[in-house]
Amino acid sequence: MPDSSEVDVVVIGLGPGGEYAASALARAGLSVVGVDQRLVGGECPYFGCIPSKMMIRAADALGEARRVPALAGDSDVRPDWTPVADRIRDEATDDWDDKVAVDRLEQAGARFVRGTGRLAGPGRVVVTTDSGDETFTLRRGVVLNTGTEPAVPPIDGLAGTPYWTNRDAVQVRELPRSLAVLGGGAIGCELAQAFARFGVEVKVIEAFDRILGPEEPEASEVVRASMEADGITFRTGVGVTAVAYESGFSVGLADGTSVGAEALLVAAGRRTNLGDIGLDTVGLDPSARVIAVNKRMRVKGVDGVWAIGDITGKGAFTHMSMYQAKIAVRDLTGDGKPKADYRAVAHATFTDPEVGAVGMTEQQARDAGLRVGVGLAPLPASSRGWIHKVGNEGLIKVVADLDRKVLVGATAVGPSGGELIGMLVTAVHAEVPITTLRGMHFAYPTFHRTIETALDEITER
Ligand SMILES: Cc1cc2nc3c(=O)[nH]c(=O)nc-3n(C[C@H](O)[C@H](O)[C@H](O)COP(=O)(O)OP(=O)(O)OC[C@H]3O[C@@H](n4cnc5c(N)ncnc54)[C@H](O)[C@@H]3O)c2cc1C
Ligand SMILES: NC(=O)c1ccc[n+]([C@@H]2O[C@H](COP(=O)([O-])OP(=O)(O)OC[C@H]3O[C@@H](n4cnc5c(N)ncnc54)[C@H](O)[C@@H]3O)[C@@H](O)[C@H]2O)c1
Repeated sequence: MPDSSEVDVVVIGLGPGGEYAASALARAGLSVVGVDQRLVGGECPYFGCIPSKMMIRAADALGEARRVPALAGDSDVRPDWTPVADRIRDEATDDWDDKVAVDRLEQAGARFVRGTGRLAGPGRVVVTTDSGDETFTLRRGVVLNTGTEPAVPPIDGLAGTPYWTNRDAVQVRELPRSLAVLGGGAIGCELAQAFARFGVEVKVIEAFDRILGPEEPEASEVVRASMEADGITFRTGVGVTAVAYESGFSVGLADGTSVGAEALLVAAGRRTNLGDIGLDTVGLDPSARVIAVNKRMRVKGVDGVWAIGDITGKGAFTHMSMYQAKIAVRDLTGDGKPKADYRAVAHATFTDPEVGAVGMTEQQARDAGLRVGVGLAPLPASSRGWIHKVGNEGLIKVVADLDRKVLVGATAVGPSGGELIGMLVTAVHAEVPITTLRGMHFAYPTFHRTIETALDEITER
């Protein structure tokens, strides 16, 4: 075997963006090596978005069935986790086997190496595999897409206990009677509600004073109320001091109380995989939590290195990883245009009600020094909300820059909130004047008609 192979590009880490980039670059005729130490496709298809949304789809069906008595007679709901566990195994993850993804990558013309990649100085990558190290010299460069691991806080007694992270939660076959969830962010809330709707007694512990901290406070409030209606209890604004495990978990809180449960899910944020990928060999800080990139996804301060996905700190979402991957591919094969634009980043949190959001929150707009206007409209007060009745919780909130007379952010909470946000993403992205938005037609009786009410309510604050 030669001392090193020369290739155009190595992609280290094949999350959603890395997988896309490796395939697209190979299809464009470049010689490409894609490297992953685990599964091709990364967190999203095997442990993240897809299995969690299959759980949520099933849980939502139960939630909706329980609403039948308020609208249409009787319903007798007897949850069974088996179809969910089977679906995740058979349809989503092939029992956590990535053969299909590896084949797809190779058919695109890339070479796949299962191993741990690291930078080894400018223009060089070393991959450690089961059969030894392989070195690549790069004609064009390297794309980093190493993503994240679940962050496990250094809580006294936690290490060594059989706690779950998201990676365990999506593989569960037998549900516990009770579950404590450490962290009321997107992962904690989505999974908490899914398990609760299957009959698990769920208790969420959140250090911040409200759940879904990055969302608008109004969104946190509506989602919390709905989750409480599912029987979930919350301890917010209180730190965790210790965890003990015997036949079950006991989570000690800073106010002297404790929470007991059969199982414990740690959903306390993510840690980026940057510490051991040789950043120092190209003059970058290996202790950095995120990697700084320019608008073409080139890593700042170094030639021939691109970075995409969660490690860039621009939003830990699959669609961000894919968006950035397309830019990196354009830069490696063309002129890199259009460049990255983060004014209208959108996301959806798949609780019931769903939270769709785009751009700035009210607080972020204020922090940016804008003259802020806010319009708020509750969904239940709309015709569609009133007709919908049970399960109609939600609201539309729009955040305006009153000087430029455009929206800079918006939140839609409600049935299909992640879909409702769509037209507001266009409004923020394209900077559509508020007068133009107010002059649109809004079909009656739809949920999106509440956007018109929110626009009419915009006042300075
Ligand atoms: C439970 C859960 C639910 C989620 N739901 C959603 C959702 O609904 N919508 C959404 O948009 N996002 C969601 N996310 C976030 C989403 O999964 C991530 O943003 C997405 O996977 C993009 O990550 P990434 O491209 O940065 O890489 P990742 O998906 O994290 O993949 C990184 C890959 O790099 C590999 N790797 C790391 N280091 C090395 C190395 N040195 N050498 C070789 N390989 C390496 C890893 O094995 C991994 O395969 C969810 C996440 C979780 C955990
Ligand atoms: N639908 C989606 O798009 C979706 C779904 C899930 C995850 N994600 C992505 O994954 C990322 C990670 O999600 P996450 O929920 O793990 O992280 P997060 O950072 O959003 O939430 C973690 C929460 O845990 C709390 N926390 C941290 N340490 C704690 C402690 N010791 N005790 C109690 N609470 C503690 C934090 O205050 C925070 O609210 C999200 O930011 C999001 O970008 C997206």
